Amino acid sequence: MMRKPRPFNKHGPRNSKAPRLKQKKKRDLEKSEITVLESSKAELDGMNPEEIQSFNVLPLSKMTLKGLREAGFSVPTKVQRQSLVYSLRGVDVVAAAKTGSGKTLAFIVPLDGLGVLVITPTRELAYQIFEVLNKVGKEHDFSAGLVIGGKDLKYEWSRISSCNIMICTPGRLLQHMTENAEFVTDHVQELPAERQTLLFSATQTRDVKDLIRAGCSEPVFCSVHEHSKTSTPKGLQESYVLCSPEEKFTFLWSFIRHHRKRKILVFLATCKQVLILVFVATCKQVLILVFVATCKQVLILVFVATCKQVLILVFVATCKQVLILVFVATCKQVLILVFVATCKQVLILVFVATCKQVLILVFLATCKQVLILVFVATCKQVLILVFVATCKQVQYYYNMFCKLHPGLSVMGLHGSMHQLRRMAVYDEFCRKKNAVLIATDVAARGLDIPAVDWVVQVDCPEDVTTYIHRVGRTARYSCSGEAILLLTPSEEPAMLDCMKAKNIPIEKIDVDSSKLQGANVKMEIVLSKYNNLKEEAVRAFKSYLKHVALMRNKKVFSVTAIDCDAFARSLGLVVTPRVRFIEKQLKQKGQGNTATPGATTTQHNPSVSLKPKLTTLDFGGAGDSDEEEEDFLSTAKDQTIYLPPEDPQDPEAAEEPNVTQSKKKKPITKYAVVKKLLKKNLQINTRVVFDEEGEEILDPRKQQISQAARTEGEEEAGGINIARLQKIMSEEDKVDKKVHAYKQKEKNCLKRRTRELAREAKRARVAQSSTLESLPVDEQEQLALFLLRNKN
Ligand SMILES: Nc1ncnc2c1ncn2[C@@H]1O[C@H](COP(=O)(O)OP(=O)(O)OP(=O)(O)O)[C@@H](O)[C@H]1O
Repeated sequence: MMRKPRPFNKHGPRNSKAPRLKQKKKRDLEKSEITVLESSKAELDGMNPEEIQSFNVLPLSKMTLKGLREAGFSVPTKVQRQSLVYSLRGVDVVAAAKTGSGKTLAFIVPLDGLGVLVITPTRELAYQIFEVLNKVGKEHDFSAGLVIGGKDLKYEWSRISSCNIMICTPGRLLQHMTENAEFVTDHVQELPAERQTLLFSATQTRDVKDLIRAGCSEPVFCSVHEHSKTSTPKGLQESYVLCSPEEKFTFLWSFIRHHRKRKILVFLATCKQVLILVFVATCKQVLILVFVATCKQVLILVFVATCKQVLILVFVATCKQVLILVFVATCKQVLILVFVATCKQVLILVFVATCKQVLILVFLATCKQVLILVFVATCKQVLILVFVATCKQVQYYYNMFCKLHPGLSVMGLHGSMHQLRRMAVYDEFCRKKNAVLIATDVAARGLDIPAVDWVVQVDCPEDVTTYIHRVGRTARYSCSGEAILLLTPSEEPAMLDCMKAKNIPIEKIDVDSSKLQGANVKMEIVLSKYNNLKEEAVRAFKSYLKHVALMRNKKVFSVTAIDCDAFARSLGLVVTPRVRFIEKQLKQKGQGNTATPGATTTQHNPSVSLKPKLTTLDFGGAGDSDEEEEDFLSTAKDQTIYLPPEDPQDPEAAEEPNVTQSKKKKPITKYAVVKKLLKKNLQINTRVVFDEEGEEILDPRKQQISQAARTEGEEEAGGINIARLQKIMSEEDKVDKKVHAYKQKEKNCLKRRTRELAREAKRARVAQSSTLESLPVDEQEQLALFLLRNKN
């Protein structure tokens, strides 16, 4: 929550007249400014958006203009120009513009603070908008609130109603609307008749349903890049690689290893007449230059070389008198320079080299008299954003990479993380210059991390819209960037068709498989050491299969096209975890087939190994529960799993034994027994003890939870309240002490009773024996003492 604090002095709120007068003066000034702005809004009618070259020409308040200036925004972008001329007039606007084109500012600038509700799809995006609002609107007196899940709900309760601007995610807003009695919801549940709605997206449709949902009335459409040839930003280079699921981890590992920061400089110079050479070379792939120059008097060389991939320069120059060399080289991937120069008198060298990945320089110079060297070499660091399909994959990939040490700092971001951790990871990644962030689609929409160089989509996006948002995390505003998509052979044709239809310029690239570095052995070693990581691997495996099975577009996604065994191995698992929902599907399919006489009852796909195997392990406890699997199937009512049509002609299919019809008796598992009992609705008896008055005697051991803890459990968790937790802890402590005392008492009682019994038994034995001599000496002594004591 952002609230401007009320002015205080040491006696409480300030009450002197001076500040009030100052405030009145400020309000009067504001009123007069609003009147001027209202009248100048009419000028917007005849304004040509393309002619707006500065925010200053727009009817904006001095405070907004100051905020924009200080945040470094002076010239509005296309979407800002086109939408502001309408939104500042109070008209509803529906705008579509490519990712990174400045839509956030386009809807923040017109916010007047009377009562604004900003709804965004993800928490990170809400947080980012809140930050931009704080920056641009810092001169204003509005109060703004960030209302997102994962924060303390009760803390927000009383404060939320006093906010002028509320930036929220839909879930949290709904939670306040239903649970918060102090939240005045009239204007949210029933939107005021006089309102303005702005709808901004990178993938806007003119779908009437969308507009109705957003509550737009007669909106103005600003489709900024409607006539653009592509749907993705200009500076973005897009490519895809054909890669089966089992090769994905290896690809990602090799990709990250390849982008480690490597700068190798070997430099050696000693110091003792005219050739002028100006050399300009540009090359897209590989530029190899071997340069040998000898000169007696003056040798001047100006050398400019740019290359996209590999630039190798071997340079040998000898000169007797003056050797001047200006060298500028930029290369995206590998720059290797071997430089040998000898000169008797003056050697001046200005050397500037920038390289994104690997820069190797071996430099040897000898000069007898003057040697001046200006040397600047930078090897650009990279920020890589990796998208995978599920939270569990993020978790596993992140932890595994941390153990494998790829040479780059790795981070993970997904929706199941605690909100504070999510924000910390996001902030840290924004600050880093050389890192990898593995994320789910929570990072796909709206996030503005300006320096992202690569977007790697390890798992195919759900649809083209998601693809556009994901790749839009790079090449933002005026920057350039690259995006790579991994497509499995079964996903490739249909996905490419969808992309073509949406004007996505994507090129296929081949990967030299000999250069891929596998990490399987290392992974297996790590998994054998860390059991929890193995469980994570199983969860990642299952969650990916579930994800693929749940995808709507069955032309693109096919779970049966996945080689489960190979995929499990690629994650470092020695045995393939059992995936019950696929088996179930195959079983159902098999049973269905039996009804059709003559039909082939087997389901076989050569690349599929979904049948239960002897080597298959059931990680039920460690992985997702069966219930979860059933839930997932039942909730996905419209999302049935696609099984390829059977081919009765397939000879292999005919030979394959039908697993589902196998007569082998299933082993009875504990799970099956419990399931059976639950079906019968059997209840286990409970023992209740009553005292003489008929009151139930409660067993203190079963009352081990304090009242405070009980009510806490019943309350909805809305973040962590340290004070409340401390109170609960102290009460719990008291209960624990009581229970301990009770147990101790019982223990002592038992000991005493055992001793008494032993003594009685001894006495009985003495009575039976005729003489005391028949007893051992120590027992004789004890008995004598006992008799003496009783006698007294
Ligand atoms: N007028 C401007 N001048 C300079 N930079 C700007 C301007 N407007 C926006 N930017 C910068 O452009 C970048 C992208 O802006 P923004 O996040 O608003 O894009 P977007 O269109 O909302 O992207 P997405 O569709 O991904 O959400 C930001 O870093 C922002 O600071």
